[in-house]
Amino acid sequence: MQTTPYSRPEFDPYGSNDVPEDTTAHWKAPLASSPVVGSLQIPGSKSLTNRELVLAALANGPSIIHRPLHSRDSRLMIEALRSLGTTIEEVPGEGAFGLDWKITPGELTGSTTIDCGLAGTVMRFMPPVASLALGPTTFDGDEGARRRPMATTITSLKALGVDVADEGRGSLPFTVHGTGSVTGGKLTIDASSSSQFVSGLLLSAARFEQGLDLTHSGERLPSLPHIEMTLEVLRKRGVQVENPEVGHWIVKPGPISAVDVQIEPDLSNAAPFLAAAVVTGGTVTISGWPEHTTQVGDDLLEILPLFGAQVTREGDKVTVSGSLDASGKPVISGITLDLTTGGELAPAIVSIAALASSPSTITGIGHIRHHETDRLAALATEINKLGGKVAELEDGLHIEPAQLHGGVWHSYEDHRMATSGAIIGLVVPGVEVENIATTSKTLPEFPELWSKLVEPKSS
Ligand SMILES: O=C(O)C1=C[C@@H](OP(=O)(O)O)[C@@H](O)[C@H](O)C1
Ligand SMILES: C=C(OP(=O)(O)O)C(=O)O
Repeated sequence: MQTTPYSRPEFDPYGSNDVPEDTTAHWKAPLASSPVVGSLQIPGSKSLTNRELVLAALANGPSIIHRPLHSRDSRLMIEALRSLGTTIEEVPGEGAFGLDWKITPGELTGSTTIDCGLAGTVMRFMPPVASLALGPTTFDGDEGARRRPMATTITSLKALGVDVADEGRGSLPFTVHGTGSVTGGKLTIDASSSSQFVSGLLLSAARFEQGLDLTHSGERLPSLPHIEMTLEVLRKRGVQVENPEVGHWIVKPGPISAVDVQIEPDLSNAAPFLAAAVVTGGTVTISGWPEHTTQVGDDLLEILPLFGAQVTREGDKVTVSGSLDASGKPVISGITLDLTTGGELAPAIVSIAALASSPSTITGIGHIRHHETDRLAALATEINKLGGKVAELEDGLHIEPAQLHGGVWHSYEDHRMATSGAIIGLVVPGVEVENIATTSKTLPEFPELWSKLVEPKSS
């Protein structure tokens, strides 16, 4: 097989939020002059790509990741693993969205610094890997990353006997003093503020001398499907994992097999495109939708009908059609939804709800205050600035119908805030999204894919 070294392009569209001036200028959200009708493919899943990168680096031989996500978050994960001693090369691929990757595990050396950017998967998955390295690894990230909770990762590693220097902050920056091995064993943690604390430990646990017997003890456990995803990718690589009851996981020590994997499309990133059908009364088809998946984006197929949309499936094609009234106007009903399992979907769901003709209440998402930004505050602020009526609840949002008007929509360095502004801008004239380039976190192609779908004739 031909391989080319993994190289940085001259201008790295995935590398940073510090993008050139013209790409951070406000982006005039395309207004749909008629119902949006189209079909598209979505690039690879962030959550699967970054899990598979970690596991491939910890595996017992080289392997290939087919159709990975090429974005800022996956680039940060690649750089993190490379700096610890993993070789990652680009190889020709069949995906519509770029090259595949060949990962060759190497001895994990520390004495490095890892830039987590704003990627939860990098900041929560990599410290346990760094604990297995021989030498210190310092973790830091964007300003916004320093506000994201890290205390559970830090205290977990300390409880497992790893020396972590965080000066009592419980957040980035901190240094993991790896000694080349982790004993492992029994551990109880509070993962109420992110499922990623659990996934991060489970991903490395087979390499701990005694494996890991992990229990969650806390008021809630969000994003369970993401933990299911972690269990599934571990099992596919021959790791023995048990989940005897909710909130209890056991990973046996042993090798992580080197297997070639293919990444599914990112179903959470499908949300804004499917929302385009719902809010304009159009029809959008996404191909490549997996038959079986642990991705919580699959729940969109049950959630969108609550707004009045129709969902059909034919083979790997999923089609969502919005409803129109007799005069051809989109009809959107408000919804009541507990979104504990799928907080990642909240920004798109709330944007649809803001355009509905009856009230909505979305709960179970208090923890999304700790995502890229405080998403409850950001969504309420931005929708209300456009004339909306959104009230923050302790663990969610209540949205009353309102006539929205145009204005600047702030993104808060949050990819899903940016795409939420685009959804509203489809039917509200004059919405301008600040920093659309922040979509590069998980979907650098967003503006292009969106224009192709919404303005097919002009693009
Ligand atoms: O493990 C993962 O890949 C993720 C888990 C979830 O995090 P939280 O549990 O913090 O919501 C999700 O929201 C995030 O986008 C990705
Ligand atoms: C919460 C998210 O990201 P992260 O992986 O950085 O936590 C997200 O993508 O919605």
